Order: sequence, then structure tokens, then C-alpha cells
Amino acid sequence: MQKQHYCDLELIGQGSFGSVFKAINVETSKPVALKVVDLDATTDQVESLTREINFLIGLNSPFITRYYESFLDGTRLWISMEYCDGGSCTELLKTVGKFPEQVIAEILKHILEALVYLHGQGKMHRDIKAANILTTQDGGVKLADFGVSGQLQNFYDKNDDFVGTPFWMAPEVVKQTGYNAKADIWSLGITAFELAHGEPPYSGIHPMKVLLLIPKHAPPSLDRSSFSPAFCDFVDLCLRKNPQERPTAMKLLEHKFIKKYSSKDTLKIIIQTYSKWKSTDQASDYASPYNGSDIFKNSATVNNVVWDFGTVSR
Ligand SMILES: Nc1ncnc2c1ncn2[C@@H]1O[C@H](COP(=O)(O)OP(=O)(O)OP(=O)(O)O)[C@@H](O)[C@H]1O
Repeated sequence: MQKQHYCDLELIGQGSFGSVFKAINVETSKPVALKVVDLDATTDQVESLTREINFLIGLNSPFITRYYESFLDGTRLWISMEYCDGGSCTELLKTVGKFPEQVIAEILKHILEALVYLHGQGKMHRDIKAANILTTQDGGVKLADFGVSGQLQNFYDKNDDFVGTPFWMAPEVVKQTGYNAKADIWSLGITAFELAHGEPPYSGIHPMKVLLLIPKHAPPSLDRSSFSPAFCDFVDLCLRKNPQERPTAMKLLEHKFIKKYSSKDTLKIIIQTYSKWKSTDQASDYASPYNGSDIFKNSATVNNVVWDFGTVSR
């Protein structure tokens, strides 16, 4: 296909490789996300991108954003992907501040399903964080952005490349002593912390310094007086410093926090309220879509989760 097969392009974001547009596939009339990358970039970037595309080919899971096709137009590479219309978890967090536990459990359940699929194929993601978790209006949650993903060579392979985002990186990734799929489990634990607090641990500290702190310090943990024992236990298990002590994604799917706490309905309400807010002029103001709203009055939050609808950092 060519770019003429897509119309109504609308810029939705800018990543390190290029821009992302929402567009309509003329043949199917269905929306897609188009990543447009200028290949006048460095060889490194092109290689990294080719790796992303090759990796996406053949992936087929409802918990992972689908890749459709790619084509060249002059120096530009166009990549067509499944459009996720609910926003990323980072975008949702910007408005809601932090998520209640049952929403976190719902999000993690889907990401664990994605990881069971990926790890089962000997692949890992390597950059799990709220920004790479996309949602859909019907409450779907999908793992996205495989820009730094790669094949798992073997169980204790020594990887040469240094990938991921400092705050979410496992100690063994920082130390470059070789890592495997358990590094994704660490990043999932940090993401769980991020979803509960609005930001990952050490977020006020310079990323280079964080690289020193992660292997040196005890793993981050949730405050037991603010979160349920099940949630605290889930995060502790993900954040074991020894990767061998971290459970697999399959095992974590069976964890009490995931089995008992998840709620699709509450997540759906957040996504839909965010979308409604975004489509109005209020989106440019310093108002949260939740200000003055009582939509959660009847929604049972788990234990003492504190809601903060006050400030929006936009
Ligand atoms: N399939 C998609 N559906 C809907 N929105 C998407 C999709 N893919 C990306 N986006 C949005 O487009 C924006 C840019 O995404 P992109 O993946 O290019 O970069 P990023 O993840 O923000 O940054 P980086 O590439 O540096 O990690 C983000 O806001 C993201 O939520």
C-alpha cells in the first residue's frame, strides 16, 4: 500500500523516531495509527526501527498493538498500526493523578497476558512503562512501542546493548551483567508503582544518578499503610533484586491481586471521561476531567487508595 491509501491524517504525538498520526484506511474506512519516520536519520536509528518492524511482524495478541504494514515514500518510512483510541496510561495519569487499585490490577492483568504471549515466544519487551501501555474506549489495554525489543537469545544470554528507560530498568540491566525476560517483570513492578503514585520511584532525581541508585539500593516498595497487602506483595515479588526470585508472568497472573481486584468497568469510566474531556476546550485549561465529578462515588475502591483529582500537569 501507499500513503494515498490513508486519509484524514491528524497528528497525535511525537516520539523519538518521528510523528504518530491518526488516519483512516481508505479501503476499510477504519482508523489506524501511522508512525512516520524520516530516514535521513542516523544509521543507528534506522537499524533500531527495522528491528522494531521485524519484531512486530507476526505478533498476534489482543493484548499487544497490531502491526499492519510499512512502506517507503521518498526518505520517509510509514508504519501502519492498530489505533488505540483511549490514550496511553501516562495520558490518563496526567488527568487522574493516580489510579485506584482495581484499575491497576485490570491494567496489569492485560500486560501480564501480553508478557505470557511474548515470553512464551522467547521474546521480551524491554521498555515496559505507563507511556507504552495504550488503551481503547471499550476498556482494552495493550502493550505498545516495541522500539527496543528484541529476541531473547537464551536464558542467561549476555546482551551487549543497553536498552530501556532508567527509572524502569532492572538492576541486572543497569549492571549489564546479562538479563532475560525477568527484566520485564521488574519493569512491570516499577510500572505498578508508577500507576499507584503517578510517577516511578526516584522520579525527582537525574536519570544518570538513578542508574547508580537502582543496583545499590534496596528495591522500592509500596507504603503498607496506603495500599492493600495483596498489592504490596505483588510489587515486592516483581521487584526482587535477584531475577531468579521474580515470578514468571504466568505465575503472576494467578496472584491474588490480579485475580480478585481487577475491574474493567472502573477503567472504562476513566478512559471515557478522559476522552470526553480531551474533546472539549477544557483540555487546554488546568482543569481535571474529574474536578467536581462524582462518577466514582459508587465505585468501591480497594482499601485506602487516595484519589487526587486536583492538579493537572499539562
Ligand atoms: N497505536 C497507537 N494508537 C494510538 N496512539 C498511539 C499509538 N502509538 C503511539 N501513539 C501515541 O503517539 C505518541 C507518540 O508515540 P511514540 O511511540 O512514537 O513515542 P513515545 O512512546 O511517546 O516516545 P518514544 O518513542 O521516545 O518512546 C504517544 O502519545 C502515543 O501514546
